[in-house]
Amino acid sequence: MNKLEISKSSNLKGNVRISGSKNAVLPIIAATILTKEICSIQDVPNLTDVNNMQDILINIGVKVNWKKDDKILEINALDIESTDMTYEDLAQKMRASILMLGPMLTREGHAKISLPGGCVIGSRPIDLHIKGLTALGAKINKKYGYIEAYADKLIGTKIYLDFPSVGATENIMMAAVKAEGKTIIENAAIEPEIVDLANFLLKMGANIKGAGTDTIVIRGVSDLHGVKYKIIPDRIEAGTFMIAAAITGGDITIENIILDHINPIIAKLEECNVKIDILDNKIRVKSDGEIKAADITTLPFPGFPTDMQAPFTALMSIAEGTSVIVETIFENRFMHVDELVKMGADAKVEGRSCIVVGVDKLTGANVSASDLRAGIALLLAALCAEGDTTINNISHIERGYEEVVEKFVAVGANIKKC
Ligand SMILES: CC(=O)N[C@H]1[C@@H](OP(=O)(O)OP(=O)(O)OC[C@H]2O[C@@H](n3ccc(=O)[nH]c3=O)[C@H](O)[C@@H]2O)O[C@H](CO)[C@@H](O)[C@@H]1O
Ligand SMILES: C=C(OP(=O)(O)O)C(=O)O
Repeated sequence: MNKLEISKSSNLKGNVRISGSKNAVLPIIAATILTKEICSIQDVPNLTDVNNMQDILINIGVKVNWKKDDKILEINALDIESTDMTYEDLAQKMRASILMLGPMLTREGHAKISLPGGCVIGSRPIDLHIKGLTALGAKINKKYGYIEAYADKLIGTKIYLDFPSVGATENIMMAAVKAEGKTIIENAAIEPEIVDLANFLLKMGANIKGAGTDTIVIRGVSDLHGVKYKIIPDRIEAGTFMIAAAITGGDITIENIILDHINPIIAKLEECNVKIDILDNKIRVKSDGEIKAADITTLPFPGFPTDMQAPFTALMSIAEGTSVIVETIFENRFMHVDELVKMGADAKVEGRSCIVVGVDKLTGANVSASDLRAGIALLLAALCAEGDTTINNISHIERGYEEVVEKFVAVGANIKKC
């Protein structure tokens, strides 16, 4: 059961509720080990990445109770039995495993973790994580495919990030919350998931100012306590359903969104002739199927998100005109393009750019998901392609989309897992 079969599905219609954000929940799960008290996280999406993160916690002796029907994850990190997180299979499956490093170092003064995997979209070094934690006083060795970090004591300092890395900002924040004195992160990432992590830590009793700006100031506190916290909605899943409406000439109302988080996607889709009505905490996305080509350049927030680049490329493949897609965040994030070409797209990658000449129609083919967003881009393309498409390796998609088949079926897609 690692394939999807999809046949042409015009005019998707109906309502879809967006799940809690994958990229927000993963660092927050890591942060729960900063307290010995129980944390209850709400609106937790049922994803393989969350499952893998749960397994990491269970392996180190943390008690986890995931009430999937209620979307609640209760974590009790009263006891940590091991600081060794070198299970290659888990770390290889997801990038976010590296986010255990900062909190484990804070909690136990030692952490050993396999080098992280995740989507194959570039080399994805972790030098900025290491630089930040080292500046706080950790001694870090990288060998035999794992990282080992020690710190008798973490001491606040000023850390300038050469690039506003989301993961490095999160790891440093989680290491600084109980460090002695003041930590300043300059050129910090400002993504909504950073703000969500900061809000979670603030509720636990941390002292953090400036999250959501490029300078975050953290004053170490001696103790953090258990909290109940609700995860923000997944802005990338929301963007995906916006494109589903656009690419099928459909009319989908997308519920549970935070408008500020999806503004860059709204602005771009409006440029492409997609009609968007903004309601309270929902939007209605309509298209008559006449999509105009537009260029995008992926950038850190509030620029166009790199995680929406592949889905947007799928949309551009049936747009009227030519679009230039520039990927500035990850150097190898065009693996979906060859697969879209198999489906009849006219697209060519040149370095960090992809030139897409819109075609009248795509045709179904046997294709393969190389990573999470490449996979969902193929799903979107398959919805508007003539005939039938089979997508292989859909475990990538399941890392980041909750109940993907059920949600698409609910708005009228002809899609099944097999
Ligand atoms: C689990 C999670 O939240 N994943 C998201 C997170 O990934 P992730 O946190 O891995 O992304 P980063 O923001 O760290 O990476 C951005 C860029 O910085 C580079 N870099 C990063 C760290 C480092 O130490 N050195 C370095 O050079 C990366 O190779 C990449 O080119 O943000 C990305 C950018 O919005 C998203 O695409 C991912 O969906
Ligand atoms: C790249 C992504 O995930 P990860 O960082 O977990 O590989 C993504 O969500 O698109």
